[in-house]
Amino acid sequence: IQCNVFLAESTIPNAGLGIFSGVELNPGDPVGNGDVCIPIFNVEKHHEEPSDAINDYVWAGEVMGMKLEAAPDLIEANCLGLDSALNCNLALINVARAKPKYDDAGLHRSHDPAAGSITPYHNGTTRATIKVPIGGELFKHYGDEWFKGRPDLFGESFPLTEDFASAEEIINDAFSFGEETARSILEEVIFPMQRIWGSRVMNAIPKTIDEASIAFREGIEMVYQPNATRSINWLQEHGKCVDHIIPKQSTIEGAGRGAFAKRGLPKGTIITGSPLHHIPMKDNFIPIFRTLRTDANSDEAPRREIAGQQLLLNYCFGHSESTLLLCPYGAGIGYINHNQTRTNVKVVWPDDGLMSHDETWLRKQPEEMIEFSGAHLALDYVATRDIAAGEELFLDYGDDWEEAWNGHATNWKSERIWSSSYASAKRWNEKVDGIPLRTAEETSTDPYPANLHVRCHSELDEDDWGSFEEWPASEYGYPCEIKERKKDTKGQDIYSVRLVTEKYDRWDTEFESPQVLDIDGVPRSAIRFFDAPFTTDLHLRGAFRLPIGIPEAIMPAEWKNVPFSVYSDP
Ligand SMILES: C[S@@+](CC[C@H](N)C(=O)[O-])C[C@H]1O[C@@H](n2cnc3c(N)ncnc32)[C@H](O)[C@@H]1O
Repeated sequence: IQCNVFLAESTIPNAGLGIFSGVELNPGDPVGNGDVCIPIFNVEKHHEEPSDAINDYVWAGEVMGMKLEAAPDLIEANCLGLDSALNCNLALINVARAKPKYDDAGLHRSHDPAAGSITPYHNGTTRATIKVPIGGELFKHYGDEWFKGRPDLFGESFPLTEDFASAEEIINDAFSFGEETARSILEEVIFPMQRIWGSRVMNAIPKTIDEASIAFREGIEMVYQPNATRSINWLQEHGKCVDHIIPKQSTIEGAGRGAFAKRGLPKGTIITGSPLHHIPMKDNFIPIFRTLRTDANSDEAPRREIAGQQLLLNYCFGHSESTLLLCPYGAGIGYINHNQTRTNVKVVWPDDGLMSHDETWLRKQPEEMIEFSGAHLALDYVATRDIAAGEELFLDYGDDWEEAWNGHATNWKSERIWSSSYASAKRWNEKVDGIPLRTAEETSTDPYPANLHVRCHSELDEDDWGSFEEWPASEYGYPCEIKERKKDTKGQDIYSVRLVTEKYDRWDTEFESPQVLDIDGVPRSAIRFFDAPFTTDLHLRGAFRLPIGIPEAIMPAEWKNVPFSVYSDP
């Protein structure tokens, strides 16, 4: 079969598994078929915990479009598809972050019991940024901090992003004097310097004339490409195809999206393999807290209440007699729904030696796992019968899940009487597209729904009011109030707004304190509705939360550390 994506041993020594392209890629080409991202709330709290296996695998929520879900609280984005399986080789970054799209999959809180139980952040697609040959390992940028934070592995002389850029500049400068001169500069000056002075930049410079010439002609990345490329034969023999799943709207009414077979999968096919992040004590991770307002004059520390459970729970495996949660990551995995009568996939512990699966962990108590980060366990997803191309894939999440879901769907009530008129910002923006906006004065008697707020886009310094762009600085705009509506010379509505600046991400130092700006002539396209923080379906108090059941047949006795059902209290 033609497989576009493989999971196999990384070309970076001791880096575990990596992702390889089975086809040649050009800049902009997609890799895989898009995956879900899960917002993680109460980020600060998690980092207080002794270990957080997921911490190294998350993006800042604001760069994945989640900033306003719970602003000003910090959010992280756990993109548990292909994105999480990519390694980072700073010399050869060839794919970009897989930013998800926002879509509620047609679920509405007034009539869908699953509202708020699936992630609206989906179809995050990894894309090539440079040419990648067949068999090339794919690398995303983790940021230099990731390397600096591990001095024992990556010392003072480990080259970082800028060092490869500087190295390329040095090579280009040398070659700007002609090939002959470049050769003498390299052989007489740079290579000897490299041997005595192991700085970050020196270590980023190629070590031979041939390599330097490749860096000059094709870019410094290409020096590192051969060592980061495996043959297709090798990948077919030693790797796993992880390109069998296409996500689409589920055939189960109201279940959101589902996973579909990209091609015919004979019984016994390993559809995908997935490393597992472990959360040994789920109650340390899963509750979402809200700080209660306290009397401003009181010395008491602010109290917290549990406001909900992390959505991640629904995408992880758990067991009613264990505090352990296992959260899988890999292409398409997050999309597989439950169906007991149409089950065609089962999970098993891998035994082909490929996955980083440590059998001894099946005999560890959850308490013993606390001190470890990284993924030490893995699952294989196996076809239990012949599956035709285009069929939806289903797991059996277990009897507990089936019972809990049926109970939820029967007893579930729409959250509030008014929820039938609820519209998310996405729906509302579609609805009011092209309709003149009300001014603040008009909304005092004819208000917009309370779950929405208006934001105006601006680059501020560039005077570019055209549209919202997909980057934190301009993707979210700034809160604004519409003061006046006028017509421009072409008869189009334009607005006078009062905009209040705010920090646009957690590292922003420009807008520590808000600035108020009055701006005229703002076009309609620069004004948009956003969901007010804590109002989307993900925050519904009654939203369904339950992990996928670890099948009894593979559940180790050692993991059963609670004598009673931890899920008995919905
Ligand atoms: C791992 S996710 C599966 C992908 C999910 N459907 C999505 O759109 O992202 C598990 C969640 O999907 C929904 N789900 C899965 N199977 C379902 C079913 N048979 N009926 C209703 N909802 C289901 C539930 O919200 C469940 O907690």
